[in-house]
Amino acid sequence: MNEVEIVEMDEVKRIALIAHDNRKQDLLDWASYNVETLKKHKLYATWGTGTLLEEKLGLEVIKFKPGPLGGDQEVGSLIANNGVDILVFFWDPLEPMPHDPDVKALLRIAVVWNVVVVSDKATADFVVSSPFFEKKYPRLVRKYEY
Ligand SMILES: O=C(CO)COP(=O)(O)O
Repeated sequence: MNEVEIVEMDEVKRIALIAHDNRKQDLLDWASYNVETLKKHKLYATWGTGTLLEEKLGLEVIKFKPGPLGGDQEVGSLIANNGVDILVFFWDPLEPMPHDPDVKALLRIAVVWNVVVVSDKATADFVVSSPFFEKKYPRLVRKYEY
Protein backbone atom coordinates (compact mmCIF):
# COMPACT_ATOMS: atom_id res chain seq x y z
CA MET A 1 0.00 0.00 0.00
CA ASN A 2 1.22 3.45 -0.84
CA GLU A 3 1.52 5.78 2.11
CA VAL A 4 -0.90 8.69 2.08
CA GLU A 5 -1.25 11.92 3.97
CA ILE A 6 -4.32 14.03 4.64
CA VAL A 7 -4.33 17.50 3.16
CA GLU A 8 -7.34 19.20 4.67
CA MET A 9 -9.49 21.34 2.39
CA ASP A 10 -10.89 24.32 4.25
CA GLU A 11 -14.52 25.51 4.14
CA VAL A 12 -13.30 28.27 1.84
CA LYS A 13 -12.15 26.44 -1.28
CA ARG A 14 -9.36 27.61 -3.56
CA ILE A 15 -10.88 27.22 -7.01
CA ALA A 16 -9.04 27.61 -10.32
CA LEU A 17 -11.36 28.41 -13.23
CA ILE A 18 -10.28 28.04 -16.85
CA ALA A 19 -12.18 27.74 -20.12
CA HIS A 20 -11.12 27.45 -23.71
CA ASP A 21 -12.69 30.01 -26.03
CA ASN A 22 -15.45 27.69 -27.35
CA ARG A 23 -16.42 26.83 -23.77
CA LYS A 24 -16.17 30.25 -22.13
CA GLN A 25 -19.92 30.87 -22.45
CA ASP A 26 -20.67 27.49 -20.81
CA LEU A 27 -18.41 28.38 -17.90
CA LEU A 28 -19.88 31.88 -17.64
CA ASP A 29 -23.42 30.49 -17.57
CA TRP A 30 -22.51 28.04 -14.83
CA ALA A 31 -20.60 30.66 -12.82
CA SER A 32 -23.44 33.15 -13.24
CA TYR A 33 -25.96 30.65 -11.85
CA ASN A 34 -23.63 29.95 -8.91
CA VAL A 35 -22.23 33.45 -8.46
CA GLU A 36 -23.31 33.91 -4.83
CA THR A 37 -21.73 30.57 -3.90
CA LEU A 38 -18.51 31.32 -5.79
CA LYS A 39 -18.16 34.70 -4.04
CA LYS A 40 -17.55 32.86 -0.76
CA HIS A 41 -14.44 31.12 -2.12
CA LYS A 42 -10.98 32.11 -3.30
CA LEU A 43 -10.88 32.21 -7.08
CA TYR A 44 -7.99 31.93 -9.51
CA ALA A 45 -8.15 31.96 -13.31
CA THR A 46 -6.10 32.25 -16.44
CA TRP A 47 -6.22 35.73 -17.95
CA GLY A 48 -9.02 35.52 -20.52
CA THR A 49 -11.32 33.47 -18.31
CA GLY A 50 -10.62 35.61 -15.23
CA THR A 51 -11.24 38.86 -17.09
CA LEU A 52 -14.67 37.59 -18.18
CA LEU A 53 -15.57 36.48 -14.66
CA GLU A 54 -14.58 39.90 -13.32
CA GLU A 55 -16.25 41.98 -16.02
CA LYS A 56 -19.46 39.99 -16.54
CA LEU A 57 -20.10 38.73 -13.02
CA GLY A 58 -18.15 41.09 -10.76
CA LEU A 59 -16.24 38.21 -9.18
CA GLU A 60 -12.92 38.87 -7.48
CA VAL A 61 -10.33 36.72 -9.23
CA ILE A 62 -6.56 36.34 -8.95
CA LYS A 63 -5.45 36.15 -12.57
CA PHE A 64 -2.54 34.35 -14.19
CA LYS A 65 -1.19 34.76 -17.70
CA PRO A 66 -3.35 33.76 -20.70
CA GLY A 67 -3.55 29.98 -20.95
CA PRO A 68 -1.46 29.67 -24.13
CA LEU A 69 1.22 32.00 -22.71
CA GLY A 70 1.97 30.01 -19.59
CA GLY A 71 -1.19 30.51 -17.54
CA ASP A 72 -2.02 26.79 -17.53
CA GLN A 73 1.48 26.07 -16.27
CA GLU A 74 1.13 28.70 -13.54
CA VAL A 75 -2.05 27.00 -12.33
CA GLY A 76 -0.24 23.65 -12.48
CA SER A 77 2.53 25.08 -10.33
CA LEU A 78 -0.03 26.33 -7.81
CA ILE A 79 -1.54 22.83 -7.66
CA ALA A 80 1.88 21.24 -7.09
CA ASN A 81 2.40 23.66 -4.19
CA ASN A 82 -0.95 22.81 -2.57
CA GLY A 83 -2.63 26.05 -3.59
CA VAL A 84 -5.74 24.65 -5.32
CA ASP A 85 -8.59 22.47 -4.06
CA ILE A 86 -10.80 22.42 -7.15
CA LEU A 87 -9.86 22.82 -10.81
CA VAL A 88 -12.78 23.82 -13.02
CA PHE A 89 -11.33 23.50 -16.49
CA PHE A 90 -13.83 23.55 -19.36
CA TRP A 91 -11.41 22.38 -22.04
CA ASP A 92 -12.40 22.05 -25.67
CA PRO A 93 -12.70 18.41 -26.77
CA LEU A 94 -13.20 19.32 -30.45
CA GLU A 95 -10.34 21.71 -31.30
CA PRO A 96 -6.61 21.11 -31.23
CA MET A 97 -4.69 23.86 -29.39
CA PRO A 98 -1.10 25.07 -29.86
CA HIS A 99 -0.67 24.62 -26.10
CA ASP A 100 -2.17 21.11 -25.88
CA PRO A 101 0.94 19.87 -24.00
CA ASP A 102 0.25 22.49 -21.29
CA VAL A 103 -3.41 21.42 -21.10
CA LYS A 104 -2.40 17.79 -20.69
CA ALA A 105 0.24 18.70 -18.09
CA LEU A 106 -2.31 20.66 -16.06
CA LEU A 107 -4.87 17.84 -16.12
CA ARG A 108 -2.14 15.38 -15.21
CA ILE A 109 -0.74 17.31 -12.25
CA ALA A 110 -4.25 17.79 -10.87
CA VAL A 111 -4.64 14.01 -10.71
CA VAL A 112 -1.16 13.57 -9.19
CA TRP A 113 -2.29 15.71 -6.22
CA ASN A 114 -5.88 14.40 -6.05
CA VAL A 115 -7.39 17.79 -6.71
CA VAL A 116 -11.09 17.85 -7.67
CA VAL A 117 -11.21 18.16 -11.48
CA VAL A 118 -14.29 19.41 -13.28
CA SER A 119 -14.49 19.56 -17.08
CA ASP A 120 -18.19 19.89 -17.81
CA LYS A 121 -21.38 21.42 -16.50
CA ALA A 122 -22.89 18.16 -15.22
CA THR A 123 -19.87 17.48 -13.01
CA ALA A 124 -19.71 21.15 -12.01
CA ASP A 125 -23.34 20.95 -10.84
CA PHE A 126 -22.61 17.83 -8.79
CA VAL A 127 -19.49 19.37 -7.22
CA VAL A 128 -21.07 22.72 -6.32
CA SER A 129 -24.01 20.92 -4.67
CA SER A 130 -21.83 18.49 -2.74
CA PRO A 131 -21.94 18.95 1.05
CA PHE A 132 -18.13 19.02 0.94
CA PHE A 133 -18.18 22.22 -1.13
CA GLU A 134 -18.68 24.36 1.96
CA LYS A 135 -17.28 22.01 4.60
CA LYS A 136 -13.81 20.85 5.49
CA TYR A 137 -12.74 17.80 3.51
CA PRO A 138 -9.83 15.48 4.30
CA ARG A 139 -8.19 15.06 0.90
CA LEU A 140 -5.92 12.03 0.74
CA VAL A 141 -2.69 12.59 -1.13
CA ARG A 142 -0.17 9.89 -1.84
CA LYS A 143 3.12 10.49 -0.04
CA TYR A 144 5.64 10.77 -2.83
CA GLU A 145 9.31 9.97 -2.13
CA TYR A 146 11.75 12.65 -3.30
O1 LIG B 1 -6.26 28.51 -23.10
C1 LIG B 1 -6.74 28.42 -22.00
C2 LIG B 1 -6.53 27.22 -21.19
O2 LIG B 1 -5.76 26.23 -21.83
C3 LIG B 1 -7.57 29.51 -21.44
O3 LIG B 1 -6.83 30.68 -21.39
P1 LIG B 1 -7.52 32.07 -21.10
O4 LIG B 1 -8.36 31.94 -19.87
O5 LIG B 1 -6.39 33.03 -20.89
O6 LIG B 1 -8.35 32.41 -22.31
